[in-house]
Amino acid sequence: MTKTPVIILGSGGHAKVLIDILQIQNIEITGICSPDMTFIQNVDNGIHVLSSDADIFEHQPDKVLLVNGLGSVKSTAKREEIFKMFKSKGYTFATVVHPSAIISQNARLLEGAQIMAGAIIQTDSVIGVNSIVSTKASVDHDCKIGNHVHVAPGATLSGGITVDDGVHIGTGATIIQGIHIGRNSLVAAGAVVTKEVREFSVVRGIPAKEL
Ligand SMILES: CC(=O)SCCNC(=O)CCNC(=O)[C@H](O)C(C)(C)COP(=O)(O)OP(=O)(O)OC[C@H]1O[C@@H](n2cnc3c(N)ncnc32)[C@H](O)[C@@H]1OP(=O)(O)O
Repeated sequence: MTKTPVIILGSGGHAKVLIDILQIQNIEITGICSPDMTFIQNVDNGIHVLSSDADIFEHQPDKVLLVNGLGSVKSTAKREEIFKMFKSKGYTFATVVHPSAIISQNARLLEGAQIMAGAIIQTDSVIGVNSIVSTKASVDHDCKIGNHVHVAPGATLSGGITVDDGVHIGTGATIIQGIHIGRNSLVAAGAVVTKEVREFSVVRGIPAKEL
């Protein structure tokens, strides 16, 4: 984990969880960007609040790292948009890993990946840029998780799964081995996926069926 100071984008529940991880690891938080002032009550005391993107641009891209604090419950599009905007301005996103996560030495976490408490990433798996593997979720061996993906709390991915960009895998969903999940699709909470998921589709239920 980096010792470079970070700025957190967003101040809702996901940002709070990230603050917790960063503080455990004594990472300096330069500020939290909360354009919507109504969210400020969610922010821990003592963290400097930046109220607009302009405040972030006062910090040189080589002096800070950004942490994407936007969560997602369905679409990951907003997280992707904010990531791409700041990348276009030359900023780099920190990869954040809770100390209780188990990450194989042969797994790869790409820029801005966020691995929450109790998550497990098995050998030869890749977690793409700006993707979240949330609390107690597991990604077994040889999985390829694309960019801007959210694997929500407790989801279980068996071995050899390919998840394309922009997918949301809902809380507690289970995916059997070798499945391909097409880009920008949504797997509903609790679904059990036994067949390929088409891009831009929504699947739910046991076994999961497309809506
Ligand atoms: C740390 C965190 O909190 S991260 C957040 C993680 N959260 C998630 O992963 C949530 C993922 N989202 C879901 O599973 C949602 O329920 C969705 C996206 C599948 C559906 O949401 P919406 O479009 O708002 O649907 P809505 O709640 O109106 O329900 C529509 C119908 O689908 C059913 N339904 C909703 N969710 C599910 C589900 N997961 N599985 C099966 N059926 C479902 C509802 O019962 C309802 O059925 P009805 O029409 O017969 O009454």
